[in-house]
Amino acid sequence: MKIAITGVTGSIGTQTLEVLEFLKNKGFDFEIVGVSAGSNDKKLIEIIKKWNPKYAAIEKKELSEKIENTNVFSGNGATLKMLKNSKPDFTIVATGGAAGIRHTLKAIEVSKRIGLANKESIVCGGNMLLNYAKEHNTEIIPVDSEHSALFQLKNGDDIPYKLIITASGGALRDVPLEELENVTVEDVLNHPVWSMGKRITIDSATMVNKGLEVIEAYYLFGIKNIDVVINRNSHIHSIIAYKDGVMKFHYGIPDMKIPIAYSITYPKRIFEYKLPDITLEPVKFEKVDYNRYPALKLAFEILGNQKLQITFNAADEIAVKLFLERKIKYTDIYKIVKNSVDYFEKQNIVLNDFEDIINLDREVRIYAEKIFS
Ligand SMILES: NC(=O)C1=CN([C@@H]2O[C@H](COP(=O)(O)OP(=O)(O)OC[C@H]3O[C@@H](n4cnc5c(N)ncnc54)[C@H](OP(=O)(O)O)[C@@H]3O)[C@@H](O)[C@H]2O)C=CC1
Ligand SMILES: CC(=O)[C@@H](O)[C@H](O)COP(=O)(O)O
Ligand SMILES: [Mn+2]
Repeated sequence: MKIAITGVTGSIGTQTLEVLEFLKNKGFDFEIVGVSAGSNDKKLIEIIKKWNPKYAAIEKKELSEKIENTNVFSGNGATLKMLKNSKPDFTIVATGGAAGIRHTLKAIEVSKRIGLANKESIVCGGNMLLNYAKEHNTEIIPVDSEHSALFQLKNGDDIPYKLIITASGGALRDVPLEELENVTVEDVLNHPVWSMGKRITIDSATMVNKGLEVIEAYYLFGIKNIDVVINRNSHIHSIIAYKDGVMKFHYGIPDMKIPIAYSITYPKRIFEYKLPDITLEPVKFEKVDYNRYPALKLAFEILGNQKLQITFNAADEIAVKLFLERKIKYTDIYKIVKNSVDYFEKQNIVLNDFEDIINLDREVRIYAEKIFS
């Protein structure tokens, strides 16, 4: 199997390499033909030296040293060139943010299967993107832990009545509401369960991530009857409920290597992991307090409206960037998202093709950047 990985230097990208290391020792036959990154050339060079891919790409800068035996593309669109040249059978799209949309589209064109971690592609692309995959006979296996769980729980003949997506509640889940406006970047990045990239970690605290995941589940599984509950230890990754009252839980130790591996080896399970001791880890759920997580309520309100989904994501990417730059408070993140959604709701925008999606994403970023300037 020829494998390509976008966003290889990030949290999902590096965990994918750990999974492949394990699968190689189990005799799984593959070759990494392509890798790409944004600007972390030091880490990319390390990865190229270890895995010798035929092609590599870095979007925002040149490599700081010459690499033998690997064709390296750099600059805007470098990942697209890497994917086109490496012709992978399987691509893990682990790019962060809406920048991953173009990568997913190219991966759909050149691969037989995609392990899709980049949830923004589905949130912004919606059915346009899923239909594009169908037209190219490209399989999309979700890597996002909740959607991997739902994918594994769902079997053809059973018609789910409701999808229940779980959430950890994020790093600020026990901070009194009145103290939220004074939390620091470090407080928000201190996730109680998962070790992830910065944006998704902040999105976990605001539950923008859960909002993105509700939208992702709606398109992936075609069901609007979705709920969210808090499972603090993130051992239940999602639930499918049926009309007869039966609920199927997906239980496992929270580690992204598991859904990553499953997307590569599906329908086989080759990856191995320690079995949880279920007598030690209770199964408990709590209702979501929408006063604490207004962004999740907003996501349910815009569910299915592709223009506002693109806006919700792009405004959040800008708000998170400004928060990380310490230019706004934590509580301003939701204000920027809400303001942008309210503004673009009034704009007459038609989404006919993927360029329209990318143009709207850009327009929202420009608008969102100015709200607190
Ligand atoms: N981390 C996790 O546990 C989970 C992540 N996901 C999803 O997976 C995706 C990746 O998340 P995560 O790994 O946490 O993110 P990280 O921030 O850790 O990594 C992002 C990766 O994307 C690359 N990148 C960023 N911008 C660009 C760009 N414009 N062009 C090309 N490459 C770019 C980065 O390169 P560089 O390092 O060079 O900047 C890096 O390799 C996201 O969509 C996230 O929602 C979903 C579920 C869980
Ligand atoms: C690991 C994963 O899939 C993340 O999307 C995770 O769900 C984030 O944590 P929250 O559940 O708190 O959003
Ligand atoms: Mn998730």
